[in-house]
Amino acid sequence: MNKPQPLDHTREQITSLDNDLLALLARRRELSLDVARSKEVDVRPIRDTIREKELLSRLVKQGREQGLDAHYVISLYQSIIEDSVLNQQAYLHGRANPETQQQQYCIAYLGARGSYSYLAASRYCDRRQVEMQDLGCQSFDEIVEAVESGHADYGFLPIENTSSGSINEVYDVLQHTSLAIVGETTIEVGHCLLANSGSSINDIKTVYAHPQPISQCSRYLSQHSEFKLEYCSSSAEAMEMVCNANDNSVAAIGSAEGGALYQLEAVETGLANQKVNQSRFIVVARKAVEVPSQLPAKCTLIMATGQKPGALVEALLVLKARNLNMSKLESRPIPGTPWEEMFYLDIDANLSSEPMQAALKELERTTRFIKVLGCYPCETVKPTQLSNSQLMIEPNTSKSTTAPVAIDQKQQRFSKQYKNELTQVICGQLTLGNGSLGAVAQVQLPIDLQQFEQMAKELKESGFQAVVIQGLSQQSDLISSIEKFKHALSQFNLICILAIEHETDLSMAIQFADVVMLAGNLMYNQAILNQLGSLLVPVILERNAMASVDDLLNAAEEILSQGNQQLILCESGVTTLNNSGRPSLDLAALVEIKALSHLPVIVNPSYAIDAEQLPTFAKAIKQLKGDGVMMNLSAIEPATQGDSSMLIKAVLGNLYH
Ligand SMILES: C=C(O[C@@H]1C=C(C(=O)O)C=C[C@H]1O)C(=O)O
Repeated sequence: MNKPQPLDHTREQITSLDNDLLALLARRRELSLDVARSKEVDVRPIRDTIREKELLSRLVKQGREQGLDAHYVISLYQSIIEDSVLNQQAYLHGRANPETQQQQYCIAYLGARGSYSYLAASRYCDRRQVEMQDLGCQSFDEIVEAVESGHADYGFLPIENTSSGSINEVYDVLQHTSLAIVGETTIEVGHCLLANSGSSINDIKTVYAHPQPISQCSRYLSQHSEFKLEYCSSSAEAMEMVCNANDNSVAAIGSAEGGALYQLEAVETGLANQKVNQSRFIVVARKAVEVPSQLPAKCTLIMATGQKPGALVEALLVLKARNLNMSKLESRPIPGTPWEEMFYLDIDANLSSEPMQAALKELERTTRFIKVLGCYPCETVKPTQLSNSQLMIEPNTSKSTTAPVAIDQKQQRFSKQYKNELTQVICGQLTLGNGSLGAVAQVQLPIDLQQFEQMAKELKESGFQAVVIQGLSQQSDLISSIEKFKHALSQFNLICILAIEHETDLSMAIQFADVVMLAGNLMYNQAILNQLGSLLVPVILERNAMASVDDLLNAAEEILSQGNQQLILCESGVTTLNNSGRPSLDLAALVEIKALSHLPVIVNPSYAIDAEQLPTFAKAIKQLKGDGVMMNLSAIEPATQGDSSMLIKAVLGNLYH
């Protein structure tokens, strides 16, 4: 083998190449701003996905000729294009709002230099080539107050995180402020354990952190029960504590970038439960902004509907009628009015567009309160993908290629066009659909008979009509146990539903259940769908956490086409960017399915929603025309410390009344 050239020499060459690459990237950025200038004159949309596809497929081809694989080239260019699109957006937005074109922005944010809010704010200013004057605050109220009083130009408020979900306090602050939302920005939140230089992970005894990072890193922290947790008002405060401690046994959770400002080093990285851990911030200012029509825009509004059944669904149908997409729906209690809530909606539309104006007028007539919090450029750049043929990748022929059932509404048995009246599934005391609501409890095996009997009694008294038994593979001596459980349920007139979570559960469920439930993880299993389609007992089909509404309806079609018309759909939450470990409850899907299909839909909020929020959601489910709820008792037990009866009463009370 030839002796390679000295390491230093090779590294020098790499360094020089990297310099060239950076200079080229900067040059590309400048050209992209030239493109934005011509788009401003021609009034063309910023995003041109056809151009992006052409560019990507050409680069993939050229890259391949030079030994670079397609995925590498695509992921590099997706980042480059994202940067280019966001820069163009920032440029045009600035041009449309000349009063925002300043040399310097004073920004109020949570914590101090180094906090995630600080990093988000600096990113925002960098993109606009504006100098940042930072005003660290102790609370969200203080941020809002700083902007309202004119001490700051903009306030940065974290609104949601992919691991820990929505930040309720921020929604509550928005209910009362006169400020407008003028922008959004999303940053990668890479949690690290930051310690003084010279510390190692084995030295750490005390960890300082803000409650949000603690909840986003719960899995890592549970593996380190030896750490004593100290709560701080911001990540920056946590870092400052460590920096001032002059002690090797203390650490803070924060970003490596932020830690560097305090001379802290990352002794451990990648602490977050979710691989992709991002936080979205909203930017608030005293004066609302205009979004040029070439930019993708988002409107955030808050509204309170009347207390009558179906009020929320009526409001959402106003959006549907105008083809307006709602990308987020949140509800928060209205202080002083128990069990009434304010809804927060993000709508993918420009406030000045005709459909949005018309929808607002109509909503003003039908709601008790409605206010636009702001219209701002949407900063999520969905990466352009290439199809297999564009990638020139041979399709994997060994994979089953069952084509999805084409959605031709009239031919689809699930659709309202196919069957005019709403389906009602009746099984003993349980009636679901066409105006009848039901409540189903989930019980997890293994469990002993006595405990099960006691639980069955309580469930009946609380108002449930059916029980799903889950974890069949967990119970020893299954056949005799199931017979006894079923007998116990029948004593209290409760319907026995058996959940199929593994293929091996199928025969047991078919043999013993009054109703069979197919867990979402098996929703794509054609063979099982076929078998359930030939049963004479009702079937509950749970949506897979990664499935679209079309996928769920296709699976439903598979069952119906085999003959079984006693089908109930179940929404238990989906995996989204906005959430982690926990799924997000997709109430928009409930509205969509109810609009498309005659089948009953029940909703299981227990995995996605905090226990104390369940009564509110029961009300929302009813308002959105859901046909019932399913509740996982073991998911709510810890939060209610064993006394879940009050909570169950509130949930079922809101469902039935
Ligand atoms: C630069 C342009 O604007 C956007 C950014 C692109 C890029 O960075 O290559 C490509 C297409 C557009 O979505 C353009 O239209 O050419």
